[in-house]
Amino acid sequence: MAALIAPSILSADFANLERDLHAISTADYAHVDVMDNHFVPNLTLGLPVFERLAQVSPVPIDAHLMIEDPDRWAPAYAEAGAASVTFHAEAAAAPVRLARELRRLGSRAGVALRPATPVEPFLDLLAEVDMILVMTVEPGFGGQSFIDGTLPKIRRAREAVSESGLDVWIQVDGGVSRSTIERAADAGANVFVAGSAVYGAESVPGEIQALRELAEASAHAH
Ligand SMILES: O=C(CO)[C@@H](O)[C@H](O)COP(=O)(O)O
Ligand SMILES: [Fe+2]
Repeated sequence: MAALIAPSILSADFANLERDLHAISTADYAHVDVMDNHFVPNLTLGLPVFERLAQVSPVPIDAHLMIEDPDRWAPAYAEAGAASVTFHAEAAAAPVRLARELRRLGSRAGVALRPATPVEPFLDLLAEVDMILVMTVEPGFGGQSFIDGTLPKIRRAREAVSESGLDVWIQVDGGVSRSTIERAADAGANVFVAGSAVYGAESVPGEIQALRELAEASAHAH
C-alpha cells in the first residue's frame, strides 16, 4: 500500500508559513492543525489564515480541526479549499451529517479519535467517511512521544476497513518519526502526519522520503 506523508505545519515557523509549505512540496499533503483553546489547551490559527494557506500551498491541505462545535465550523474549511477535513468524534454532535456535508462540499471527510476514544462506534459507519485519524498522542501539542497503546486500535480499524472492501484511509498523528513509523504502518496506517520529525530534520525532503520508504517497506511486509 502506498504510504502518504503529511507533514504538520505546527512545527513550521509561523512567521514564514508560505516558505515552510514550499519546503514540504514533495509531501502528499500539508497537515494544518486548527486548535481553538477549548477542545485542546492550545491556540493555533483559524479560517482567515487557513484560507490564505490554501491559496498558496503547493500541496493539498489536510485540515485537522481540534475545535468545539465542528458541526458549525468545519464546512467553512471545506469551502476554503481543504482537500480533506477531519473533525473530532468527541466534539461532533452529528458526525454522519457533518461528514456528508463535507463530502457534498467537495472535501474528503475524516473523523479523529483521541487515544482513549474507541473506534468501534464508527466501524458500522465506514461508508460515511474517507479517513479515520487515530491520534497517537493526546491532541494539543507537537513533540510528544508516540503512545504504543493506540496500535491495537489502528489494527482493529484496518481489519474492519479490509473486511468492508471500502477505501477508507487510516491516519496516525503524533510522535511519528523514523523510530515509530514502522509500528504504525505495520498496524495498518497508510497516512502519516509528522511535525517535529520533518521540520526538525537537517533535510526536510530527505526526511519525507525516509519516512515514506520506512512506511512502505513495513506495509509491504505483511
Ligand atoms: O495534531 C497534532 C497535535 O495535536 C499534530 O498534528 C502535531 O503537530 C504532531 O506533531 P509531532 O508529534 O509530529 O511533533
Ligand atoms: Fe494534527
